[in-house]
Amino acid sequence: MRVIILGDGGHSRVIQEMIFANGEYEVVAVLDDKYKQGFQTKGIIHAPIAFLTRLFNKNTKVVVAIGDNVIRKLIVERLHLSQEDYLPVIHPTAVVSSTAEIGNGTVIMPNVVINAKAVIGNHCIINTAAIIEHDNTIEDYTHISPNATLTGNVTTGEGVHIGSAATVIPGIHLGSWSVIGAGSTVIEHIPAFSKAVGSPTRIIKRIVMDKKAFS
Ligand SMILES: CC(=O)SCCNC(=O)CCNC(=O)[C@H](O)C(C)(C)COP(=O)(O)OP(=O)(O)OC[C@H]1O[C@@H](n2cnc3c(N)ncnc32)[C@H](O)[C@@H]1OP(=O)(O)O
Repeated sequence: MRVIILGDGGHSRVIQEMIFANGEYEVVAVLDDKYKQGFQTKGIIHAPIAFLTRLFNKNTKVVVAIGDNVIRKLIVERLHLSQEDYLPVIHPTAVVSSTAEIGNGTVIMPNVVINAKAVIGNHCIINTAAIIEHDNTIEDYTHISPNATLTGNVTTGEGVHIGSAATVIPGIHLGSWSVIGAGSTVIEHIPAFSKAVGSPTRIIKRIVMDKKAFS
């Protein structure tokens, strides 16, 4: 199966290495609008994202390998592909419960643990060594940063970003597009569009999103 990766920054390079190591898929193109025209390096096409329409066929899967949750969502919405066209990428060192569900286009980095009945949406990033405990529900476009711990029964809305090494105690809900600072401890529900930091967290800002898609 062919894979086309969208985005060619640091996050994308991690995903490219995961796919190469797996060996099951062939990366045929890495598309990024920083490229103004198409060229080939070691047999892989590098080109602007508009090249996707020429390169995509029924034997192709796509991964949007862009770390920014908002940009990842905007690109997915712009492409109008079926969700089945997006590849979930799971590193072999990740421990994923057989009763967990992983959405399309979601990436599960090395040493992640995802426990029983956790449900991870589409286009999420579960970054290196994060822990997603039992019965979590993580909505689309959420990013759980390296070493963060979500204890049992945590839920997130869409597009949440949890900073590195943050801890969320059981049963907490993090509202859509909220941001939790690195190293924070979340012991109360966080409203949507809020930025919260510290241990325990305090809300420091309301996040204003000017795009209709996020209202
Ligand atoms: C593989 C990878 O790299 S994945 C990427 C992982 N990324 C991360 O983990 C980054 C997480 N980001 C953070 O923690 C950032 O500090 C953010 C997003 C919270 C900063 O948000 P900003 O709106 O820019 O906050 P700003 O820097 O203006 O700070 C505002 C206040 O919050 C405090 N603050 C900011 N971050 C934190 C934090 N993590 N913990 C505690 N306090 C914090 C600041 O000290 C400041 O306090 P003050 O008003 O008393 O001076």
